[in-house]
Amino acid sequence: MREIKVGSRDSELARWQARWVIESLAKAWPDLTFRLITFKTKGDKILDVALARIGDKGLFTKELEVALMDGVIDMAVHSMKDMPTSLPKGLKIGAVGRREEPADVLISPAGYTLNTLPIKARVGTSSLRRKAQLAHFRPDLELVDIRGNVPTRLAKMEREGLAAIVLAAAGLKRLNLNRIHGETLPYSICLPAVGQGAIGVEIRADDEEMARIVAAINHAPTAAAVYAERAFLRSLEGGCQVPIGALATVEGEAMIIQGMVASLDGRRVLRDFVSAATSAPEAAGRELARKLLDRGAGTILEEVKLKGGNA
Ligand SMILES: NCc1[nH]cc(CCC(=O)O)c1CC(=O)O
Repeated sequence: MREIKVGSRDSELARWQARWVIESLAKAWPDLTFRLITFKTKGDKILDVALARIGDKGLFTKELEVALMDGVIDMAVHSMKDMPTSLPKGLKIGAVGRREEPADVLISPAGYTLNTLPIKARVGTSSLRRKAQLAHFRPDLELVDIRGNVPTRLAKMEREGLAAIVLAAAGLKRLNLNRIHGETLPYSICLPAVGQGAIGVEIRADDEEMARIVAAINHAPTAAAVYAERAFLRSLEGGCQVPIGALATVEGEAMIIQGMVASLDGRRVLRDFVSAATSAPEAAGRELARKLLDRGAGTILEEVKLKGGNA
């Protein structure tokens, strides 16, 4: 029997996500067999440099995409938030799984919340989006870079005596770490990254068989939300390392997308929203980008580019 090869990064979280895809597909297609193949991506190898400084598109996806194009694997499982907004020619997103909670969580060993963190407390995050939104709310905080996968960051927090770090709720839940005390940051303070909490399956654009197979795990409302968010980010074109956040929520035919563009220091935070039909997600994302650009988002993003996004 033919074996379908599923590619994934080899972090614990990535493997969990790939296993979830494989188990879900195996349930839907009991006659098929799947094999997991893991890859180390550039983003996994360069661990001592802040992501914003590497500034490379597809840092966590490229090796998988090459394997997909070469036929070494038949599908690649990604965190949608790590996927560049434009895919290489010949590849496409075949399915987006049901979204896990998209929020960010402030983890603090001493049980602090964003409100109760001591003045000038050191908080770890390498994400420009998280830094800007935290600094907007708490300009006194000392925001320090922290890289590595989720368990590594938790260990670094303890070792380096950080008062807190910020992580995606989805990652903690999937790694079964949600017993760790944390404060879910409200969307009014911290909008998540585009695609956060959603798992995507990338396939070859001409592979109709895989398209049919992976369709079994596609969650249409999540896919619409993620497509809207990605269109928003694509229109603003920053790539993944810019202080941009977005969250679309879908209820039947109705969609709301909120978006945010911030300066690196968090002094300026522009937010807006668009309500639209679920059937036209990309138009909604583009319209939201247009609204923010009309209010000066372009100037903010130009500044981010000039500063090399290394704050
Ligand atoms: N940047 C790494 C990354 N990519 C996806 C997740 C979490 C899972 C998800 O958003 O689907 C994480 C960890 C984090 O940001 O805390």
